[in-house]
Amino acid sequence: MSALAASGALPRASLLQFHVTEDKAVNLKTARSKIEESLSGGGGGEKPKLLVLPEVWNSPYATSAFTEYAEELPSVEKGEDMMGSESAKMLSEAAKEFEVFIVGGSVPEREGEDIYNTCMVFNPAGVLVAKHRKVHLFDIDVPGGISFKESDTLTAGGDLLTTFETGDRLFGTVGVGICYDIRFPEMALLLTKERDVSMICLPGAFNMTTGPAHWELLQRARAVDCQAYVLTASPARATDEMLEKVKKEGKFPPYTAWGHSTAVNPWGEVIGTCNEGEAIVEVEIDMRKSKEMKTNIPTALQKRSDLYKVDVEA
Ligand SMILES: NC(=O)CC(=O)C(=O)O
Repeated sequence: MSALAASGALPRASLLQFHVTEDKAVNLKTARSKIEESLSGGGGGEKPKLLVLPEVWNSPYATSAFTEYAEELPSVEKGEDMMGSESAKMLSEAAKEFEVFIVGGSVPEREGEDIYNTCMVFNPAGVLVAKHRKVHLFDIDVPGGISFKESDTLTAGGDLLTTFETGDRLFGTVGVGICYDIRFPEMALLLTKERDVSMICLPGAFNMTTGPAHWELLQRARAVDCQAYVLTASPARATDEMLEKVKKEGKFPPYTAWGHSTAVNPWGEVIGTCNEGEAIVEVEIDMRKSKEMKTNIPTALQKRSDLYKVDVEA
């Protein structure tokens, strides 16, 4: 029995929100130091057992940057070969050193001619246990608000359901999505139906148009739909000074992230959140709450599959 289980304490998870710059080396350093900071404890309490990093943390969030910053990433099947990826290496080493699950945000991934927006998950032994390529690309045009077209340089992932196991003493089965994926309830419902997830982690980077309107709403909606915890981590919003610098250099179009990394419980309550600046949001997770919801409000059993279906191709 682990010390955690013996103490009866609930496992904790942390959302890491930090600034992303145009300098990959700086981003790697920042991510590593935030991982360390989130585990430094201080209060003598239990350390988090799972960390979530933001969407696209090693590169500017700009379609024109993705190709330049992309790395070849390891595959779950090939095991420990990190393919020379600095980002994978840093995440794997940190997961092993601190004995923590790391949902590694996302980074641009190169495979042949294709670039994906990819989340890697490492277990406490530093082993890559899941890899999710953003399935729904962020192609939107909101007049007077925001236009963005990930498909200009990205290819959509083809594997809908990504999950990894943490065990019943921690967070059970955890699902993974990336940002825009959260807008597709069918994907979240299938994570529940096919994999019975207790938690879904979604690195994301909403913006100043959709963030205030939809970010928290979607997280609470998916948490209630799936009767599971929903955890998101965003980059910190660039300061005016940082935005000025990006504009002046003119290399990539600036993107203003909404921030507000958030955790929602299966009842739909926000249990941890922050504003737009750098932050570490630490929350307690009680996966029995997911089971309770599924028992007390058994929507999964009550679906009228004779009238409609949420289905996935084998
Ligand atoms: N950045 C995204 O993928 C999604 C987003 O900002 C939105 O859906 O809004």
